[in-house]
Amino acid sequence: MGALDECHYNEELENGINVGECVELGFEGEPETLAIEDAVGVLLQGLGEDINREGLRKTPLRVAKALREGTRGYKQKVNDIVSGALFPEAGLESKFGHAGGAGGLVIVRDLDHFSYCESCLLPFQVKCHVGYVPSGQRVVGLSKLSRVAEVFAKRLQDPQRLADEVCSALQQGIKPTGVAVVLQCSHIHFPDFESAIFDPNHQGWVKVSVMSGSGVFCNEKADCWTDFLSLLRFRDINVDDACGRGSVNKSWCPSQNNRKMGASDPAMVSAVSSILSSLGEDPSRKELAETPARFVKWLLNFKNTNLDMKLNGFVRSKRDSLTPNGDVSCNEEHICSELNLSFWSQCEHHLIPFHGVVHIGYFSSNRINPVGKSLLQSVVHFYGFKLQVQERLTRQIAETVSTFLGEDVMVVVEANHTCMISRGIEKFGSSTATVAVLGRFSTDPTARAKFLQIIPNSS
Ligand SMILES: Nc1nc2c(ncn2[C@@H]2O[C@H](COP(=O)(O)OP(=O)(O)OP(=O)(O)O)[C@@H](O)[C@H]2O)c(=O)[nH]1
Ligand SMILES: [Zn+2]
Repeated sequence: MGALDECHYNEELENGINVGECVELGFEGEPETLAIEDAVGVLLQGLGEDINREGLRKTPLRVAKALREGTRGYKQKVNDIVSGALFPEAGLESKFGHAGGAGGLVIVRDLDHFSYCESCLLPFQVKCHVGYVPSGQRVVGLSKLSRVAEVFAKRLQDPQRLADEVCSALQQGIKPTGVAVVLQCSHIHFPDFESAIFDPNHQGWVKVSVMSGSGVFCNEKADCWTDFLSLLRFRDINVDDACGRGSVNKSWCPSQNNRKMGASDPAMVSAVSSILSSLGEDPSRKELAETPARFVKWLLNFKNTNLDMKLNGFVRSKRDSLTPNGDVSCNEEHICSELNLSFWSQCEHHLIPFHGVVHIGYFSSNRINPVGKSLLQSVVHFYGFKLQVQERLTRQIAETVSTFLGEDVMVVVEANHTCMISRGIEKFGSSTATVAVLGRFSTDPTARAKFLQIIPNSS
């Protein structure tokens, strides 16, 4: 970048910051934001964290922003979205108003949204498919179907209620012959520390499909549903197992199945209740009654214990593998690797999960992993179950495993950051990879390249 460009860039940056600050300051000064910040401070202290450390100083504000942004639907009105966006559409036969004629169907598929689970406060992913049969008077702008879904997704939700609310709102807003909504929802299923160690096959997601219909879609056996579902199948979307209106998905949220609530920290629990109030929710509403305790229980998985890692304490199974799951020759020696070790962690900036896999490479003359795979997995979990940033996690794993795998170590961490997907920039499908290299891997590009070549063949 040349000097002139740089100057221009700085100017833009300053302008950006000025504009940003104007918007931010209003938000920052609002009582709801301040109350959430205070509550997040209580949560961080309950986790044994130093709230003044660099990485956490802005966390209360970031969390307040994320939560208020993520529940902004409470303040939005469907009529404001739909009323200006209805327009007549004439068919060839009649001079006015018949968009699709009888049985005509408009459907928009694969609308990606994020919502917050009312049972545990974790974000869940929603793939939304919406359809309607125009009433013969008017059609609605396609983008509005997604905008209306967003109004209800940006609240504390349950999948079936979300589908029902989107469906009713569109029915009232557009007044068509009927509305159909199908949601495919995925909820992250975080293990706790012990389950992560002892259950290597832990399933990371709970998925459910729900549907809701109004008008001609009220009857789930109606022909228009057959048409709608066929149009979904064009895109390989199969929702034969979808639950309908009125059905209850009691087991949807993994935290509801975990009956062992255990002792919780009362100050942290009341801090979460105050967050719910600040978001405009009623913490005494029956679905939210246990939410603060569930959230705190989950958060306490990431408590800063300040204990030295007791490697002796980690169990090594008798059948533990001492054979690396990847290896490649490099100048007469072998680069061995343990690939796809799962990790679960918590973003210290937004208190939202990130998770993924870790790949560890090291040199070994006899192609043996001297400590076994499960010990490496334990190290990964030890550093995962903390408030983290991915770069630090990668480095800490590399430094620790180098004490027993030798000084030449390379670690690659591949992660999905919920904070990049569910809020802010909302980059669906994005993923992040970080690398830490020690010893020969930091000076030998061939060694790095050889290790990186093993990884894609492994999964
Ligand atoms: N380097 C790094 N950044 C992270 C990690 N997790 C989250 N972040 C980023 O931390 C940054 C915090 O930026 P801020 O501008 O203070 O907070 P923010 O307003 O919530 O940022 P946006 O995400 O851009 O909305 C964001 O860019 C996040 O994407 C991580 O593991 N490593
Ligand atoms: Zn949940």
